[in-house]
Parts: sequence; C-alpha cells; structure tokens
Amino acid sequence: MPVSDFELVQSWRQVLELCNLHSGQSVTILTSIGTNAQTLRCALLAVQEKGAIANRLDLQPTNGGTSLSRDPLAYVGTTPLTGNRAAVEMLKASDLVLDLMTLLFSAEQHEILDAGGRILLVVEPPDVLVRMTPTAEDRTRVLKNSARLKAAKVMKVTSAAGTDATFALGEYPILEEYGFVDKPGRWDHWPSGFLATWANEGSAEGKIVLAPGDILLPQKSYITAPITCHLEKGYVRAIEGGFEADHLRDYMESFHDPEVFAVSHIGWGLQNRAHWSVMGFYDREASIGMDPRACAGNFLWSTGPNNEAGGDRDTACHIDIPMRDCTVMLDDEAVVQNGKLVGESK
Ligand SMILES: O=c1ccc(O)c[nH]1
Repeated sequence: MPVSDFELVQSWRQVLELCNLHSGQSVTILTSIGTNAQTLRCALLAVQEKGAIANRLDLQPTNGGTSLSRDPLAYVGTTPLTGNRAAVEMLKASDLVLDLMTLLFSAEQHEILDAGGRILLVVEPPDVLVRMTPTAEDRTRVLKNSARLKAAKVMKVTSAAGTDATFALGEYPILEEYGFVDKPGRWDHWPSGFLATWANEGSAEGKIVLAPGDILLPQKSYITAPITCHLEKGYVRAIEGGFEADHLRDYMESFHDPEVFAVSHIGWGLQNRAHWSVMGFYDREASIGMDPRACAGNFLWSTGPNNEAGGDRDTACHIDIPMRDCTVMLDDEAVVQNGKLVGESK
C-alpha cells in the first residue's frame, strides 16, 4: 500500500547517509519513461537536504521493440548509455549516480565504476523501498557471509526435490548486495541483501530441479510443476517439464543465442525483510521481484551474462531463479539448510 513522501524521504535520508554523501558533492539521478515519480521527487528532496548538487539525466528508453518482456532486467547489456558519450561523461563526473531506470549488466556501467564512480539502482515500488530500507547491519551480514564465500572452493546445492549441482569457485569476484554504495567503484541495488558469484567457467555440473513455488524472473511466476535443468560444463543443456518448462525454453530460444543457456550468478538470500510470498500480491509489472531474489534462505541462481563479473559473455537474456528449500554447502559447511540460513549465515 502507498507510503507517504515523508516516509520515503526518511528512507532516502538513511540511504544517502549510508552512502557517505557529503554537502557539495554532485549526484546525478538517471531517469527514463518508467521512473517512479514519487521515488524521483523524494530523492531530489533528500539529496538537496544533504547539501549535495542534484542533477537529473533523463534518457530515452531502448530495447522496447526488441525485448519480449517489459521488465527492465529482462533484456540486459545494451542500455540508453550505449554509444551515448555525453551521458557517460556526465555520470563519470558525478560523485554518486542514482539509477532510477536500470543500467544493470552494461559495459558503460563498468566504465563509470572503474573511474571511481558509485551507482545505486533504485527501481522497486516506494512501499518495497521503505520496507527494505538498508541498514549497516545488512552490510555486516552480507560481508560476513562474503568472507566465507571468498574462501570456498566448491558450492554444492541439493534439495529434496532432486537438485544436486556443484560449482567450482574462485575465478570470479563476489557480488555483495547490501543496498547502498559506501565507497568508490561500488554498484549496489536498494533493496537487496544477498550474495552472488559466478561459477568457474565450464564448472557448473549436475541437476537443478525446480519445485512448485520456485520462482522465475522476469516471468514473475511461481512454478506449479517440476522443471528439471540439466547442467553440464557450465551450461543448461536441457530443460525438462511441462508447460512452464516449454514457456521458459521458448522465451530463451527466442534470443537465438546459445549463450543464454550459460549458468550466470549463483548465491543465496540474506534479507529477513524480504519475503517469498510478496510477489503473489503485486501485479507482474509493478515490481522487478527483489523480494524473491533477496529473501533469507533462498538459493538464487541465474542464466546468461557474466560481463557483470568481468567475463565476456554479454548475452541479453538474463533469467533469475530463486528457489526454496535448498541446502547450499560451501566446501563442507552449510550456509543454507533446507531453505533456512544456518549458523554464522544468519
Ligand atoms: O540486484 C540484482 C538484480 C538482478 C540480478 O540478476 C542481480 N542483482
């Protein structure tokens, strides 16, 4: 249900504080046609209240005539910054970029970050933003678990439904999402609260069995019948099941790019204020589904690009698949047991 401008300004105030935004610094707020007006209005107020310079850069939408889904995370890689030198230069010159349109997985994003920029993605509805306003405690929990993931050589995921998959680790960096950008070079997403990394190239092996209730994004669907994904040498080699498996496969095949079947990031949710049930209460296009991505105890895996992690796979098709009731082992230590955070992970 709606939140007031006062509540959302309060949340922005907390986020900008956690981002170490200082008076006199320059902030560029990236907007486009889909930007939420209340989120923008409250961001402008909170930035100026901090004594920072609030610029707005409104970009034209792209991919609308190509993407089969209208979800901003469904079609990644080319963005309104692609080939847009003037815009990239303005963002590189900014101390903080608030992305209210979605740049995820773009080469230009890396250029901005590599130049010491900071980018915070903020596109969920205002009520979701307020409910999951990030805290320093979120950062503590994500970083504590990140240290464990950094030290691990193998991730093994199993479930009663039949999942039994292994991923070698170490080649790629860790994606630590705790909802704010407290130091130069960082990208993050408010709301979030989860960890991810990429399996070593070609190492994803085994079987992932999606059970009823597991979620497909950007489809925004809770599946109702099992879907079995066979992994071999880092790719999903077969997707078996009923209608929902056909629908997923049909969508992925529409890109005519074999790279869409590559396994992308793998990790687990750490956000106790995110809930598996939330997606069922929102219209499909009202949210990008950060509750399922971040809810504590999920196993989140994905298919498609790895350019986010410095790889060269930049396929446009990105599917995120949050699963319940999995057990996630790092070497021989469980961080998630049957869908619940265990031990130090909490
Ligand atoms: O915050 C996000 C959202 C989507 C994704 O694939 C990764 N991180």
